[in-house]
Order: sequence, then C-alpha cells, then structure tokens
Amino acid sequence: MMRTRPLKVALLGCGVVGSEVARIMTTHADDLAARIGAPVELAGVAVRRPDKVREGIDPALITTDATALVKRGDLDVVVEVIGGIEPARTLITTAFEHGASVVSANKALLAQDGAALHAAAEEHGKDLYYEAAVAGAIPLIRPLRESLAGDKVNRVLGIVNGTTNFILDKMDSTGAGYQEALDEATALGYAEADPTADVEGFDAAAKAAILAGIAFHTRVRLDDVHREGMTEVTAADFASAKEMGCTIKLLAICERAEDGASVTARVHPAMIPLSHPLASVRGAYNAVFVESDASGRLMFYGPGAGGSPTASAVLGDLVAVARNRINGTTGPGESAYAALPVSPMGEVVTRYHISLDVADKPGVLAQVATVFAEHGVSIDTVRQQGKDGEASLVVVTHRASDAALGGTVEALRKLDTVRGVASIMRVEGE
Ligand SMILES: NC(=O)c1ccc[n+]([C@@H]2O[C@H](COP(=O)([O-])OP(=O)(O)OC[C@H]3O[C@@H](n4cnc5c(N)ncnc54)[C@H](O)[C@@H]3O)[C@@H](O)[C@H]2O)c1
Ligand SMILES: N[C@@H](CCO)C(=O)O
Ligand code: NA
Repeated sequence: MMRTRPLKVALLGCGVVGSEVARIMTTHADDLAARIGAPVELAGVAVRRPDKVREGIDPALITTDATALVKRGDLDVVVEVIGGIEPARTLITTAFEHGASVVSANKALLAQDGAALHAAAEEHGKDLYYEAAVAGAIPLIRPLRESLAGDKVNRVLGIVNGTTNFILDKMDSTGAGYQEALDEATALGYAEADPTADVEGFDAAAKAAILAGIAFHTRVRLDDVHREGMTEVTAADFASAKEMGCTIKLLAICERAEDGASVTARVHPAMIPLSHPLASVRGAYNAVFVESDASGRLMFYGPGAGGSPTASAVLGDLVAVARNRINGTTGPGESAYAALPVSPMGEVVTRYHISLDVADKPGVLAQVATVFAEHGVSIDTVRQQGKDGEASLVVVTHRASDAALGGTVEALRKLDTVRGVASIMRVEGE
C-alpha cells in the first residue's frame, strides 16, 4: 500500500552525478514511488554555485548551506555527491545525527574513513549505502555484501577506473597522446575533480580498499593498498605488450593468501593477454572478476563512470534505503569480523616482463640469467634485439614474489653490462 507522506531526500552536490540523480528522481518519480511504497520528494539541493542554471530543479530548493540542510531534522535520506574528504565527512555524520540515512558515491572518503562512518550510521540506527562508489553503474558492492554472503571470496580482480581505461584504450587503439585522451575523459565527466586521483591510481586504490574490505570481511584502508598509477606507461610498453600478444590495463587486485591467513590489495598497470576478457574492456567501461570457493569465477561488466551510469547506482541505493526506512529497519552494515592482516606488496606473487638495455657482448645473457637464478626468480622467456653494440633484452619470468623481483632488479642495475632497466611490468590474467 502506498504511504502518502513523502520521503524527503536532500542532495549534496549537483555536478556530473548529482544533476543526473536529480533528473532521474524527477522523471522517474512515479516508478520510484511505486517501487518504494511512498513518494520521494527532493527537499533541498546544496550547491557551491547557486547562480548556475539547473534545468528541472526548482530554484527554491537550492542552497549553498549544506550544513543547515542536513541539520533540518525532517530528512529521510541524504545523497552525498560532493566528493573529497571534507566537508563531505562532517556532512554525512551530521546527517546521521539528525535522523537521515545516507547514500554516497564517495570512494575516497569511504576508503579513508569507512569504519568510522559505518560506526556512526550504526550508532544512530541509519543506513550507509555506496554502490556508486565502486565501478559506477555495475552492481558490485551489493552482490559482494549480500549475494555472496554465504560464500568465501578468494580474489577480486579487474578494471575499476573508467578514466584510465579510457586513456589506455585510446593510446593503444588510436595512438592518441596521454594528455589529449585525459582531456577527453574529463570533458565526458569520467575524471575526478583532480584527475591525479585517476591517473596516479588513488581512485582505483580507494575502490580496491572498499572491495577488499567487503570481500574479505576485513578492514582495508587506502594506505593498505599498494598503488602505482599509469602515467609512466609509454607507447614502447604497448609495443612490447603487443609482441607478447598482450595489452596493458590498470588493474585492481585483491587476493586472499593461499593459506587464507592474510590478504593483499594492489593497483598497478599490468600486461594481460589479448585472449583475456579484460583485454576487450574498452573506453570508460569497467569489469571485475570475483572468484569464490563455491561460485567459481563471476564477471561483472558495465559502464564504470559518467553521470547517468553512476546516478543509476545512487538511485538503486536510494530505493533500498527508502524501503528500509518504511519498514523501520536497516540493511547490512560493516562486516569486518575476520580482521585478517593485510600483507605488504613484497609478498605478492606474480609474473614479470622486464626490459633491459645491455651491452651487446659475449657473456651478458649468462650474467643476467645468473642474477635471476641467485634471487630464485625463474625465467620463462628471453628475447634479445641488437642495436649498434647495445642490445635490448626482454625477460619474462615465471611466478615470483615482488620482493624477489625487486632484489633481482636492484642487482641487475649494479651490473656494468646493464645500462638501464627500461621497464618492469607485471603480467596478469594467465
Ligand atoms: N563522475 C563519475 O563518473 C563518478 C562515478 C562514480 C563516483 N563518482 C563520485 O561522485 C562524487 C561526485 O562526482 P562528480 O563527478 O559529480 O563531481 P563534480 O565535481 O561534477 O560534482 C561535485 C559538485 O559538488 C559541488 N560542491 C563542492 N563542494 C560543495 C559544498 N560544500 N556544498 C555543495 N556542493 C558542493 C561542486 O560545485 C560540484 O558541482 C565524487 O565522490 C566522485 O568520486 C563520480
Ligand atoms: N573517476 C572515476 C569515476 C568513477 O568512479 C573513474 O574514472 O572511474
Ligand atoms: Na557500482
């Protein structure tokens, strides 16, 4: 039966995502009301620039005072799509204190302060939902938290940043320059307010922290995630990848150790075989594999960024939270009971593609091979190309720990015959 008192929703931020949330709330109002069991009313919109024309939004709802809005006391749900740490954090906790549940798309904040925000939500008996924070429109948080709650997740691996996938795809498929591709991603509304967060891997690392936390029932913060961005990936790296039948993607990988006693989380560029489904993920699309004991391997794929896809995830959460309000209940909160230690990157085991500039003379190959052997890193293939007394040596290893590989590279750099280490890239997805 339809409740007549509308649920009051405040929107904090009306940028790329917020404006789409407002639009869908208005255009789909009847369907949303039918699905929730009560009408939803946009009760206020906090913005930074009040003079901007905002189509479809009653100007009377606009305010620049987000704090006063969340303190009103009659709100059911606050949707936070401002981004960043402050004032978003204080606004969210203030919203809980004044009786509202919260839907957020803010991965940076959740990866930094998720535990405290969940605790605040629980203290006040409210919901904190954030499906939009990871992989845009793709349902991932809810499947991990609810559908897979009876299984044991061992690995979450995928592309979780649309901007960098868009840039890498452009560089690979059209030979576009880095800056040109980044500008286009920004214009399309994919990039963060400061795109350094995307290209240096902070955004993907925040998402990895959130995913690992939920998948392994363990608190994982941004600082626990090993992070390397994609700004150093060159056209030469793409050429090397092609020679190996691979392409390069920025991956987020969260893994349970084989003995189950610890977990790791990392973000870095990696070569993946063209035959792997992740190699075909184009533009700002994201794709994530989840591997669990009983389910086997699941793949989640879809638009990972952009106003409308992200708003889809926000609206899904809004409906869920609104239903909980009507039923006088809350959804699942934080689950961190396993409290597994997060191991450092040195313990991660994977394969490596190393490109060395060496002197082209007898014995060099043997010298290089000895260094690998001394560090317990087994070589899979070696390819050498000569050029005027110098040579380029490409070594692909079998699986080795990051610590062993690091030691190998350090020792290689000390060899007189090694002029330089041109690139080191992990090889994943085999
Ligand atoms: N754009 C995407 O594809 C996408 C996808 C998933 C998640 N997100 C997340 O959604 C959030 C918003 O992203 P966006 O792309 O819409 O950013 P945006 O920069 O387009 O929008 C944020 C808006 O908040 C406003 N704002 C800033 N401080 C404010 C304040 N104190 N009070 C009121 N308004 C304020 C800004 O003026 C801006 O219009 C971020 O957390 C982002 O990480 C974005
Ligand atoms: N800047 C982010 C937005 C989606 O979270 C991205 O490009 O993936
Ligand atoms: Na999502």
